[in-house]
Amino acid sequence: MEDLQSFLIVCLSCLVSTILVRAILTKTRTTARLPPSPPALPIIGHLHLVDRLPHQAFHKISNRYGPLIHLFLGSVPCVVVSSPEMAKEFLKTQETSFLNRPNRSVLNYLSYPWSDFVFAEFGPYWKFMKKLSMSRLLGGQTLDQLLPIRSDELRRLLKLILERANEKEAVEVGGELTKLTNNVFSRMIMSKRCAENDEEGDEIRKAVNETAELLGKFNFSDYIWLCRKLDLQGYWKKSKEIHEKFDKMMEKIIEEHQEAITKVEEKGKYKDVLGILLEILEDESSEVRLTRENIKAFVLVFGTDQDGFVFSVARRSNSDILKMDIRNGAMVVFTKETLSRAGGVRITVPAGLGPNVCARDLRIRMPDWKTRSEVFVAGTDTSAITIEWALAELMNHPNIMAKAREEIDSVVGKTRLVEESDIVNLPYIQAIVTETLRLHPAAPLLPRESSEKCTINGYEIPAKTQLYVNLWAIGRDPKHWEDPLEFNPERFLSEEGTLKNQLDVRGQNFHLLPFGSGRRVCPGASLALRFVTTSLAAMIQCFEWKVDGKDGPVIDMQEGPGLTLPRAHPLICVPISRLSPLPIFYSALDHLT
Ligand code: HEM
Repeated sequence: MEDLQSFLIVCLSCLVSTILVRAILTKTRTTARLPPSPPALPIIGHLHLVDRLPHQAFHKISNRYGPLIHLFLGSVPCVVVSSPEMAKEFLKTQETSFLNRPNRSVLNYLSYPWSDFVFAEFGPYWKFMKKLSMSRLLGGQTLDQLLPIRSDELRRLLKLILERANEKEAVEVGGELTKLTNNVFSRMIMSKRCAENDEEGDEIRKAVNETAELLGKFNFSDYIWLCRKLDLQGYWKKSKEIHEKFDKMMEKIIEEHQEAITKVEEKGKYKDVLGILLEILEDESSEVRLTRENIKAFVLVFGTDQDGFVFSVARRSNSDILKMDIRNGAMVVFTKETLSRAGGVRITVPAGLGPNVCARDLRIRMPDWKTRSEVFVAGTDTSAITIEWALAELMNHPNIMAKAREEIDSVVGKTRLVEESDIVNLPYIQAIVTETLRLHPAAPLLPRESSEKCTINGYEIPAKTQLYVNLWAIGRDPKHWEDPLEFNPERFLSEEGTLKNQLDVRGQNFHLLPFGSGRRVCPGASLALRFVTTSLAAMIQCFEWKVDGKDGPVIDMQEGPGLTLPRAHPLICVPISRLSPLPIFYSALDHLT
């Protein structure tokens, strides 16, 4: 009997411990369950599966493992999202956990305040920059004010194309479009064309393309722990070179402005932010003494503040919070830490000063603020690439090109050039741009990083996991798009030819997210849509485009590597002037040199 009792006790203990162990294991597995993942290799993780076009490589893996996958890029954990439903979970439901961007070591060499915005940690500095860019830099009023610049630069491009057409010469479309967008943004920011001649333009275009490419490259230093201090691929060296190019450009512009300030007859020539800042630089009684480096940074960051700005810095009692007061509105509050992290600001308060110390008593040094304009990359490359893809698609689809022209001819006519204000009346052209953004999103992978641990769809996503939303794959998802690989603008139009509601591309429809979504959505979307649509419309209004004098589907549509989505092969074609004797050019272009 005793034996039986002991036997039962042992059996019961075994059962209980088995249940307990199982329960613990199941719990551990549930809480630590990562999304599906292909087998990884030691050290490199899944890097061997990610080739020079990561969005395509991720798409292939997702086709096998599902719309949410977990990968190790070297030693860095990341998740890739490839369906609209999953994108909504990450970018909307759990948005607050994914407001940061992954760090890139090349940024330490390219590192400037503006890049600190695009890649900045979500916090006061980012909020300030976002507010400033949404309200001032890229807000509707500023865009309206700066319309003449866009219009003027577009006419310059058309004039150049016309000259090539008259000579029956080919145009490298992407190159000319990058020069156009460079000049537009540069003039919007500092009243200055950045490419006065071809050589200069080519230099800048190269630097812009290289920067986008560098930011999109898989850098071993970022992903392989053992290589974190080594520049094996030479990307850091290249970043420094690019920085120097941008810096040289800024120096040249500052010198011109300074020269104008010293000449009485040129006083007031530059009524732009740079001019005002240089006046502050010279003013010894100014509240804050600026350095040349500060100025280069400020111009590129706060560029289009046409009224100029004054800022004062004050210290609040018993805290190290600083206020930055921008004229005409924004009052911004930074902590010392945020500023230090954001731009290397060093602030020292002389001993013995009271709580309401005024700015001129503070010693403010921003020695590490260097210049470079991420805006050139964020804005110019993306816009130029989109126009180039759109034109390539139209050349491959002559019927769509013909319909687009018909629309422009009937709405705008042949005696004037299409303008931004015409866009609302050109639904077919708008649909073409949207269809281009669906198939060729200029930023194919939307990069974020988790700031805290969270659970999504039953999977655990640890803190500091990189997130890539594959916008390219989402735009081609057959569950949401009929004939997803077909270029078909009609999908966005109703039977009456008006735009369908689902046309919104600014983050409300998760199956079409070319500009991202939520708080970190692209602040340049309105500018891009206005500018891309009008430029494309003008290029098809004024010219026919041929490759080697031929029509037909001859344009190769392969993609090249980069943070943005460039074409693998440049689009080189011969323009043929459509409107003879080109009244729109004679009236609108004559004054241009
Ligand atoms: C066709 C043109 C463009 C496309 C497709 C595009 C796309 C994007 C995407 C996908 C993001 C990430 C959004 C997210 O994380 O949710 C982004 C961010 C950004 N874009 Fe654009 N963009 C374009 C044009 C522009 C222009 C013209 C500018 C400025 C002049 C600009 C400035 C920025 C900035 C500053 C950010 C970072 C915002 C932040 O982190 O808060 N973009 N863009």
